[in-house]
Amino acid sequence: MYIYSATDIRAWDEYTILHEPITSIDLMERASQACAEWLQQYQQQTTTGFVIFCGKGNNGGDGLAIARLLAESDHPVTVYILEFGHKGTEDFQTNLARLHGSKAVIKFIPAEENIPALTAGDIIIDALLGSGLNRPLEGLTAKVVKHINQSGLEVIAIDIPSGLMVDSSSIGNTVITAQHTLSFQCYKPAFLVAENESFVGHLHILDIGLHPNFPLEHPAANRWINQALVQSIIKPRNKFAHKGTYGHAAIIAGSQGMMGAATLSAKACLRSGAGKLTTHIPAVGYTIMQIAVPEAMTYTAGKEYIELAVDLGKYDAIGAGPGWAQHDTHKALLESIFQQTTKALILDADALNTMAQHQQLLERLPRHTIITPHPKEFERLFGKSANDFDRIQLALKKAAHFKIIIVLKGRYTLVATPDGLAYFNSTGNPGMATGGSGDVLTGIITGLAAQGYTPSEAAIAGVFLHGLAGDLAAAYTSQESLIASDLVEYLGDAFHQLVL
Ligand SMILES: NC(=O)C1=CN([C@@H]2O[C@H](COP(=O)(O)OP(=O)(O)OC[C@H]3O[C@@H](n4cnc5c(N)ncnc54)[C@H](O)[C@@H]3O)[C@@H](O)[C@H]2O)[C@@H](O)CC1
Ligand SMILES: Nc1ncnc2c1ncn2[C@@H]1O[C@H](COP(=O)(O)OP(=O)(O)O)[C@@H](O)[C@H]1O
Ligand SMILES: [K+]
Repeated sequence: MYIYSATDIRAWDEYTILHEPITSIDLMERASQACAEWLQQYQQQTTTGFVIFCGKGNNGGDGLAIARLLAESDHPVTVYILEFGHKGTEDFQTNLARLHGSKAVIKFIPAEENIPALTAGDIIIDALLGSGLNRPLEGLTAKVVKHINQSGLEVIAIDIPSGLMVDSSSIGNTVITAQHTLSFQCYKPAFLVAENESFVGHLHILDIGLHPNFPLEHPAANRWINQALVQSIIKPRNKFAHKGTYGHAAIIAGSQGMMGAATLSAKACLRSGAGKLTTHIPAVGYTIMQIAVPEAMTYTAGKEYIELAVDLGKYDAIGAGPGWAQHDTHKALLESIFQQTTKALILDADALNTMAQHQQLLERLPRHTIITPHPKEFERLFGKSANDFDRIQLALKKAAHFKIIIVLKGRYTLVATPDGLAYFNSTGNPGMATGGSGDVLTGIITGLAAQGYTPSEAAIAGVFLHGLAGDLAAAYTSQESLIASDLVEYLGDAFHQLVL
C-alpha cells in the first residue's frame, strides 16, 4: 500500500471520478456518509449536538453533507461557514443548497465578532480546510481555529486537522487540535510523524472506495508495511530443510552489566528462524549466555567488553552493537568486522555511537549494511534535523549516499532503502518503549538476513514482526507491563499470523 502526497490523493480522486465513473458530488457524498456513519456509531445519543465549522473548499463541502446526514438522523446540528470572500467550490455550493432543506441551523462567520461562543457538551466537527491547504493559517481562519482549540470541547477533524500540511512540517503553525481524525482511504505523511501527534489524536482511516486500479498504475516512493507486504516476503520452510539451509548468524554483543542486550538479540535471532547462531561476547558473559541461550554457540574475546571478533567470513549475517558500551577499542573492532563481512551486516546501538565518533567509518560501511538507529543515534550519526519531515529526507539521502538501509526507529519505524524508497511500519505500540526492545529488533533482522532474505526484505519483515510481536504481547500483558523478553516470547505468534 502506498502513502500518497496531497497531489497524488487529488489525482486518485480524479481517477476515480473518471474511471468508476462517479460524479465528484457523489464521491463527496460517499466520503461524507462514511464520516456520518462513524459519528453516529461514536455518538449514538441523538441529543448530542454537533457544531460543524466549514470552509468553502471541498473539505467544507464534506462538512455540509455530514451536517445534512446528521440532521436527518435527528441530531441537533449547527453549521458555521467561514467567509473566504468567494462562492466556494461547485460541490460546496451544491451541498449548501441541499442543506437548506434540512433542520440544520446555518450561520456565517464574516468577521471576528461573529465567532460563536461554544456550548459545553457539543462536539465540534472541523471541516475548515483539508488536503488543499497550501499555506499556514492566518487572519480570521487562525482566530477561529484558536477559538476552537481554547474551547476545551471534543474536536473531530474531517480528512486532516485544519492547518496541518499533508506533506511538510507544520511546526509553529496554527492547527486544529483534534481528539479524532477521520481521514479518507489511505495514510498521509502528516500522520506518520511524532511532531503531529497532538493535532491528529486517534486516527481512523475510512474506506471511501477510491478506484483500486490507481495504486497499480501509480506507485509511490512512500510505502506502508502491512501484513500483505510482509506475507509476500516470508517464505514457508522447505520440507527437506536442515539447519544448514537457514544460514549461520553471528551476534557480536554484550559487556559487563549489559549481557541482557546480547541474550535478547541472540534469542530473537534464533526465534526468527536462523539455522545456527554463534555469539561473540566478552568472557564475563560466557556463563550467562550459555545458560540463557543454550542453542547458541559462544566465542569469547576480551574480558569485560568485546575486543576482537575473528573468523567472521563464514557467517551469512552478522548483527553487532547491542550492549557493547563505549570503549576506545571499538573503532578497531568495527574496522575488522567491516573487513571480514562477506554477506549481511546489521549494526545497532554502540556500534552506531562508535561510528558517530569516527565518521570516516561511515565511508567504509559494506554495501547494503542495515543500521538501526533510534532518533538520538541518528542525530549523532548524521546531525540535527529541523523537523521530522527533514529527518526522513535526510535518512533517504544518507541511505542512497552510503548505499545502506537505514531503519529509523519510532512509532512508525522508517525503512529507508538505497534506491529512495521509504517504507513505514504499521505495527507496534508504546508498550515497546522499554529497554531492550531495540536489541530484540537487531536479533530478528539478523536472523532473517541469515536465511537469505535480502537486506531490504529482512529490515521490512523484521520491523513488522517485531511490532506485531509487541502488539500481541501487549494484548496479553498490557502495554505498561510489556518487557523486551515478551517480544521474543510472542515472535512465534507473530509468525503464525503470517505463515498459514
Ligand atoms: N472528489 C474529491 O476531490 C474529494 C474531496 N474530498 C474532500 O476535499 C478536500 C480537499 O478539497 P479542496 O481541494 O477543495 O481543499 P480544501 O477544502 O482544503 O480548500 C482548499 C481551498 O482553500 C484555499 N486555501 C489553502 N490554504 C489556505 C489557507 N491557509 N487559508 C485560507 N485558504 C486556504 C485554497 O486556495 C483552496 O481554494 C479533502 O480534504 C476532502 O475533505 C472528499 O469529499 C472526498 C472526495
Ligand atoms: N511508541 C512506540 N510505538 C511503536 N514502537 C515503539 C514505540 N516505542 C518504541 N518502539 C519500538 O521499540 C524499539 C526501541 O528501540 P531502542 O530505542 O533502540 O530501544 P533499546 O535501546 O532500549 O533496545 C524500536 O524498534 C521502536 O520502533
Ligand atoms: K479539516
